[in-house]
Amino acid sequence: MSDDLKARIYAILRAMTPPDGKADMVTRGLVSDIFIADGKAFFSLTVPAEDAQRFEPFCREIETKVATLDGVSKAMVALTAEKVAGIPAPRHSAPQSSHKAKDRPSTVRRSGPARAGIPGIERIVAVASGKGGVGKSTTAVNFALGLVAAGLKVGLLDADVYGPSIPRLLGLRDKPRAAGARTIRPLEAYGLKAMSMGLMVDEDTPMIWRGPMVMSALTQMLREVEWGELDMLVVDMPPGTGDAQLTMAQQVPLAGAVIVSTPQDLALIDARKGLAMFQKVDVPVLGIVENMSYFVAPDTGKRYDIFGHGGAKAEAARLGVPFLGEVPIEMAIRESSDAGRPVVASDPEGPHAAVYRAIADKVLAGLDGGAAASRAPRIVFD
Ligand SMILES: Nc1ncnc2c1ncn2[C@@H]1O[C@H](COP(=O)(O)OP(=O)(O)OP(=O)(O)O)[C@@H](O)[C@H]1O
Repeated sequence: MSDDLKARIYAILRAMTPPDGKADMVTRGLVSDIFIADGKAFFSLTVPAEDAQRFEPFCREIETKVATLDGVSKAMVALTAEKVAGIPAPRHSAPQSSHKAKDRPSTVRRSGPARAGIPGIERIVAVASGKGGVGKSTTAVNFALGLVAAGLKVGLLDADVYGPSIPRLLGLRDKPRAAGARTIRPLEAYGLKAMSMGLMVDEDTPMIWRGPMVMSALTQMLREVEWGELDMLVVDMPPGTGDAQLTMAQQVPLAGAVIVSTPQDLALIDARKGLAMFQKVDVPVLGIVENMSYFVAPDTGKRYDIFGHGGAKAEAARLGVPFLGEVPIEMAIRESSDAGRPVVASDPEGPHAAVYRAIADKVLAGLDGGAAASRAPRIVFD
């Protein structure tokens, strides 16, 4: 059934002349896999970056035509820009003075066109891990809330289609609602705007189908969610370093990536792979967070390094990337997450919130200082 539908969609695309007057998009191999779920068809078209605007009306025309097919209630076509090897995506680079959470001026949101390629969004930062279960989503949520505490306007995009957990972590139960004809309003919690691919994917969608839709749905989420003006969009990436992650790292205009690891050796090996992946696609690694780093006994306050803590710090030093901080393994972190009340929001004055805020501040400092430092020698007056 869906194969037949896909064939009919390809036929429509074959019959349409693209705005550059060249051969049709299917023949040129510029159409992604077509994903059909719940009567909605998603796919993306790859076009040269400089032609993207010209192709927008063409995409809308395709959507209208595809939506007339029996069995399709809606079509969503995303444009992805073809990157020329050796030319990195535009990167945010404005140097700023050092950050201090409390005295951050409200003018921190810089005006002017977004340099990260999504109108209104200043920077996109990925939170990634080499393997699952290391606390990536917990870190992403609390890091994003740390940025909110620093006075930034922040969005959180859950790109983990295999195990979306942001709705649970933020206690979000509603489905997002349409804003305009083609846009969706993000959900909001604790001052964060949030959107999850999990909210868009039918729960019955077989896992095997989810991979191909990642790219087109992700582009859609970036462009068709009404994020408004954001200083930063945090993307909770799917765990791992496979093709899906690589493609995402390549296609989303990332200002940088934060890698989450646990102290165990195995996780560190995986973290190293994550690091290599971002370096391969020329995305700066903003640093490593060591999660579940140590345990503090509630009765005695004594610290135990149950997993042989410190591995991530040493590894970060060896690899020459910043070490962003260590988060203890802590019941309060687990329980507050599982109850949809992340610790930075539910206990803002507590010690764990302070750890996440410090991580957020380090990332901001790295983004602002790092890009400047790589461009020109810095002259420091003491
Ligand atoms: N520092 C911590 N202390 C205690 N529990 C934690 C901590 N960090 C994460 N957890 C718990 O570990 C579990 C896994 O965390 P989380 O879902 O954030 O991991 P993940 O890496 O995103 O996993 P997945 O790969 O499944 O998406 C959750 O139950 C979470 O509450």
